[in-house]
Amino acid sequence: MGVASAVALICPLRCVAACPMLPVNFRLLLVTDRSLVHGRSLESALRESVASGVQAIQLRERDLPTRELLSLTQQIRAVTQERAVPLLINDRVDLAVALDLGGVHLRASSLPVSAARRVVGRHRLIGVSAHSVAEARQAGDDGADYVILGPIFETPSKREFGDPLGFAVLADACRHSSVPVFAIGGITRERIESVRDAGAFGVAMIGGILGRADVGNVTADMQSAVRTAWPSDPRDDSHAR
Ligand SMILES: Cc1ncc(COP(=O)(O)OP(=O)(O)O)c(N)n1
Ligand SMILES: Cc1nc(C(=O)O)sc1CCOP(=O)(O)O
Ligand SMILES: [Mg+2]
Repeated sequence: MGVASAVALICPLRCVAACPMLPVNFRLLLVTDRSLVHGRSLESALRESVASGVQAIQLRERDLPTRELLSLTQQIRAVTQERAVPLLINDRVDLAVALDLGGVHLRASSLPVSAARRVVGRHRLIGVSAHSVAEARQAGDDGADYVILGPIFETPSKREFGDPLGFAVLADACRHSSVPVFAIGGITRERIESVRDAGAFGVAMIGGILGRADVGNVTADMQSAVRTAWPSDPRDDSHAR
């Protein structure tokens, strides 16, 4: 069997022989915060979001002890598996492997990309949080698959970090990054086209979906706005590896 055929077995998408990695195949990434979900479980809210077309989920429940996080992740994985929605977990490289998740999202205090890669392998995604052009660029150089840059707009949980980055920094980061850049922080439906215009590959959000009572409807609405802003298949994007 030739190298290209062997690689095709690993990656059924459009990778060439030198690139046996999964491409980033989503543009709308829902990041979780169960404290925002009122009157029901996170699992039920995510079930609704998945049914309404959310493209990927990053589980970010940083206050949970390991056993509780394990159990919650198993529940959420059952939901995402039904629709083959990629599930990533914030920081926990160990749980990404133990539960065979789609990937891990690294914070500033997480393992560096190179160490995380040795653990999760090439068939799981590694995302990195970046808060400047330099960090976004570095993450790609280090071998991350995508970057989440923020906060682009004002958002309550990040006030302590000062002024949001804004469009100019987002555009600069997108120009200099070798990997897809997702905009985070204060993303709303109305802001999606403007971050697309700045060069973002996609958007990541918490409150825009989970802060709403009608999680299903708002997911469908965001999904439609994202598809309008980026009509192309993310796997065809030159950034998508
Ligand atoms: C300047 C700056 N530093 C840190 C953060 C937040 O860190 P991050 O690693 O992104 O972690 P979470 O966003 O998951 O809390 C920031 N926004 N800005
Ligand atoms: C988790 C997170 N990280 C950010 C960063 O800048 O790194 S901003 C953010 C919060 C995003 O929430 P919302 O969509 O409700 O504004
Ligand atoms: Mg962050």
